Amino acid sequence: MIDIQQATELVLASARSFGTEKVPLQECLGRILAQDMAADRDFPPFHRVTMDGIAILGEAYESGLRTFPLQGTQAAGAPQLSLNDKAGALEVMTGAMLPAGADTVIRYEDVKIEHGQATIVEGAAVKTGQNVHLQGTDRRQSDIIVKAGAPLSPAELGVAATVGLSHLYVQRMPRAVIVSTGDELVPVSAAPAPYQIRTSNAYTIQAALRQWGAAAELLHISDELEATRAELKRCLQAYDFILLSGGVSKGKFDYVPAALTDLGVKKHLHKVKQRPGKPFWFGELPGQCTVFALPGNPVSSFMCTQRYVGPWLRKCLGQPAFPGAFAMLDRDFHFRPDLTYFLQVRLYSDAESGRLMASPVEGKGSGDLANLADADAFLELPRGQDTFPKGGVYPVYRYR
Ligand SMILES: Nc1nc2c(c(=O)[nH]1)N[C@H]1C(S)=C(S)[C@@H](COP(=O)(O)OP(=O)(O)OC[C@H]3O[C@@H](n4cnc5c(N)ncnc54)[C@H](O)[C@@H]3O)O[C@H]1N2
Ligand code: MOO
Ligand SMILES: [Mg+2]
Repeated sequence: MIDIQQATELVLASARSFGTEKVPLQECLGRILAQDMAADRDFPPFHRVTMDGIAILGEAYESGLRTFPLQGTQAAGAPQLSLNDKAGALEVMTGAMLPAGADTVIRYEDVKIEHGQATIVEGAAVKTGQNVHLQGTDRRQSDIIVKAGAPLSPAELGVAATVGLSHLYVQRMPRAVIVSTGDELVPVSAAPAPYQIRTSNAYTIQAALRQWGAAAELLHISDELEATRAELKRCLQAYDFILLSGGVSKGKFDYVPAALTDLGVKKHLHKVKQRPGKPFWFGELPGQCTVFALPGNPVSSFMCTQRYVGPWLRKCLGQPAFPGAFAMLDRDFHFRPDLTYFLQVRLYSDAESGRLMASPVEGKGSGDLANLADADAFLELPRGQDTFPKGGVYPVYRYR
């Protein structure tokens, strides 16, 4: 049996790019940019007035002038006016072009306007150049503002809009199918017989993928070798990756590894020194399809999704597989077996230190899916020790 470091290496080694696609701006949130975004003009594109008021020539004020005849109004969205009289002023609005011949803006609060003249009020401080956002001072035309590889947040989408990009090239998401297995499972809308349960893993895993921006279809396969083989054969052709849940352990009807092997899927690993999720199986049909066969217990399949599928997907998209999130245990914890333990925790930030703290919410084992709703994350406690003292800092995988 291999440890989680070896398992991680094997999983990440099969990460590959799925190309790029052009997507409307409004659908790009959370996607990974696959092009550079350059400034099509200077930022700002003209000397921009930043206060409603009057525009003058600073020199006139410096020479002692305090009253300026008003010669017109420069609105935002109107072509540039000129201040022809060096001793005059134009009214100007925030967002307007600074009139040619003016260099200084005085806010309405600092002037009194009467009979077509603006007089600067006693005590108002005026500095030449004030209240003007000079052309090109933020960025210059053709500067790269956002580089390829950036995850798209609201900030980058605003930049795309301002440089006129209505569509963006982003990394294509791999096509995924989530396959649940097991004759005990019935659809969500069904009333289960006493010996049945409703399928839940498919929805948990689908939602986790959605949090990472990937859509997935759902499929159910019964516990029969022939059916498992036939359905998986089709999936291997139709999807970039398959997430199976269940059927990977030692049961008489756990057909998943055998069916995958029959179909030529190369096994990279089966069983990892971890709890939960020990029977995790991973392989690929090289260059064609990656297969995560996750243990059926709900906490196991969800934990493996967080710890292996998420990092693999991020690496496929050119992102760091592990974003480097850590949390601090807020009490002593003990775990004896020589396995990496993924402890369910509730997270909070300590108001004094600002640290992210983790409070254990253990639950009743890997079948206890209700406990997932009480926790926020898994804390990765390493093998090779059985006491984890309060104050220890460990990697954390959070799903909320
Ligand atoms: N003899 C042994 N038995 C088991 C071992 C072992 O090492 N030796 N490992 C145990 C561990 S650990 C796990 S985890 C499970 C993994 O089992 P499988 O991957 O074969 O999954 P199933 O047998 O199909 O189901 C296990 C459990 O999970 C429930 N399940 C499955 N799919 C879903 C779903 N879509 N939604 C909700 N619940 C699901 C299923 O009903 C079972 O209760 O094996 C142990 N056994
Ligand atoms: O992987 Mo199993 O999760 O320990 O029940
Ligand atoms: Mg089983």
